Parts: sequence; structure tokens; C-alpha cells
Amino acid sequence: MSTTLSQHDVSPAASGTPLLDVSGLVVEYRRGGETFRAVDDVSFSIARGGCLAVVGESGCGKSTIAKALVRLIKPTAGSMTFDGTDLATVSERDLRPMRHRIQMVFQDPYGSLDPHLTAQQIVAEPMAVRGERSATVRRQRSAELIDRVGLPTSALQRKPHEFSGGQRQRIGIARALASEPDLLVLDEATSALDVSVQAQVLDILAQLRRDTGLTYLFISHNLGVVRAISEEVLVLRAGKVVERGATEQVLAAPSDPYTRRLRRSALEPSRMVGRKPREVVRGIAAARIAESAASA
Ligand SMILES: Nc1ncnc2c1ncn2[C@@H]1O[C@H](COP(=O)(O)OP(=O)(O)OP(=O)(O)O)[C@@H](O)[C@H]1O
Repeated sequence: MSTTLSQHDVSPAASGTPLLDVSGLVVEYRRGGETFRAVDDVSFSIARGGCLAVVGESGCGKSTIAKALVRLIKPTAGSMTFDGTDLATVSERDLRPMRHRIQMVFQDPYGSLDPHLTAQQIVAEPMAVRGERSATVRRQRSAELIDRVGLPTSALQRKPHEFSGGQRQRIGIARALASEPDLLVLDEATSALDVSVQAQVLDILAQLRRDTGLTYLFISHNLGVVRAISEEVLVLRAGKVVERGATEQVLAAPSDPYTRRLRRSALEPSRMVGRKPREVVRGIAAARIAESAASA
């Protein structure tokens, strides 16, 4: 398995009617007595088997879009048409049988897994939720999924604290796959990992997409990482889309000053001052990735 953050081959399945079509999405929060617009008229679509990256600085509204998609929050306006159903307006009752089709993988592999369960129990849980009664089938399927994310079968009997961050994130991906989703929403899914581990997880994600035709919405603050996984990128600033296009093109020649700043900020060593050593290493690695992206 390659451990370089290179541009992966993208899925040949990316074509046809979009699996997800988001149009005029607005999300507002109430803050004190005031209304705050976190997502402002955002539109995008993702083809089946495609990968769209959403990039922007902290607080620009990336996670809010993800939360709206899995209906952790209800949008103020706009539509989110997923395979013909508008997720913005569908009733809870009609949403329930399709919830499994959109799965999230979170940033924090330390916090998102139940520490009391074994990897086998964690991965098998969504199968039980979906009505798989046979413990044997759940066990077999868990073993397949653990293998799929590059972990040995022996991992099934271990608990989260016995794994590294990258291994935990693989378990999180296996758990998401256990629901048999069509769309994975990856919210800063590799951001907490060191760069070589990040590359391994990106490799697994790229391979999965090639093998299964899964569709990804990949959320990140890091333009370099985005290059390794997505063919299209949408740049978000203060809730608004400021730039969109083919990832390679946006990286090579960003047209918006904010995107240029995002690209530069990954290269800016002074941003490392006052950070923990682990963050500095990560920042330098991100800078290298962005640098190679810029000069490619
Ligand atoms: N529940 C909430 N109530 C009020 N404001 C919120 C709430 N959740 C998020 N916000 C605000 O909405 C804006 C967008 O937040 P969001 O978490 O979507 O940003 P983000 O781009 O994902 O940032 P990060 O990368 O730091 O997670 C921020 O200004 C945030 O403070």
C-alpha cells in the first residue's frame, strides 16, 4: 500500500444523475437573542461514485453542512435531494428507513468509539440496528469489513484503547460501512492523524471508492489533503461558496484571494508557533503537501 499523499485514481463510476443535489442551502443558528447564518445559499451536487471536497477555515460552516445532511440540524431554507428525496423536508418517519444510506465518519477517532465495546461489537452494532438477527452473519460481516479497512482479524477482539489513532479511524470507517451506505460524509476524518497515517487512511478510502462505487463528501480545512482524495472542490468562507471547480485546477490556480490564502497558510511556518510538537509536525507535513500541490 502506498503511503504518499499523491493524487489517487478516482472512481470510474462518477457519472450520471447526481446522488446528492444541494440547492440554496441556508442554516441559521440562534445565538442569544440573535440569528446567525452559518451556511448561506450553498449549492452543490455529487455524482454517484464521486467525491466532492468542502474546504475552508475553522468556523466557515463545513460541519454545519454535514450535520444538515444527516439531519442532526434542520436547514432554514433550501433543498438537499438525495436519490430523489429532499432530506430538508422529508418527515422523520420517511427518513428513518433511509438514514443508514448516509453515514458520517468523524474527526475524533478517540471519542467516537464506545470504549467498552470490542471492535467486533462496534462494527456489528449497525447491522443489529438494521435487523440482522444472526450473530454468525454479523461476526462474518464484521471480519470482512475489518479486513477491508486493512486490519487483521485479531483486531476484532480488542477495545478502542488498544489501537492507534489511525487504526481507530479504520474501525470508524468499518462501522460506517456496516450500514451499507451510499454516501459517506467524512468530516475532518483524517485531520487528527499524523501525515503518514493520514496517507494510509486516504489510500483505504480511495480503494474503497474504487471497489464499491461509494460516494464521498470530504470535509477538510487542508487543501493538500483534499487533493489526495477528491476530483472536485468547493471552497467555503463565512458560510458562502467563494470558489469551486476541479481540485487540481483550484489548487494550481486559485481564482479567489481566500483560496490563495488557504493555500499559503499551509505553507506559513509562523502558524506553527505556540503549537504542540505533534501539531507542528502535522503542520509542516501539510505545508509540504500543499507546496508539492502548488508546484505540480
Ligand atoms: N449549535 C450552534 N449554535 C450556534 N452557533 C453555532 C452552532 N454550531 C456552530 N455554530 C457556529 O456556526 C459557524 C459554523 O460552524 P461549523 O462548526 O459548521 O464550522 P466548521 O467550518 O465546521 O469549523 P471547524 O472546522 O472548526 O469544525 C461557526 O461560527 C460556529 O460558531
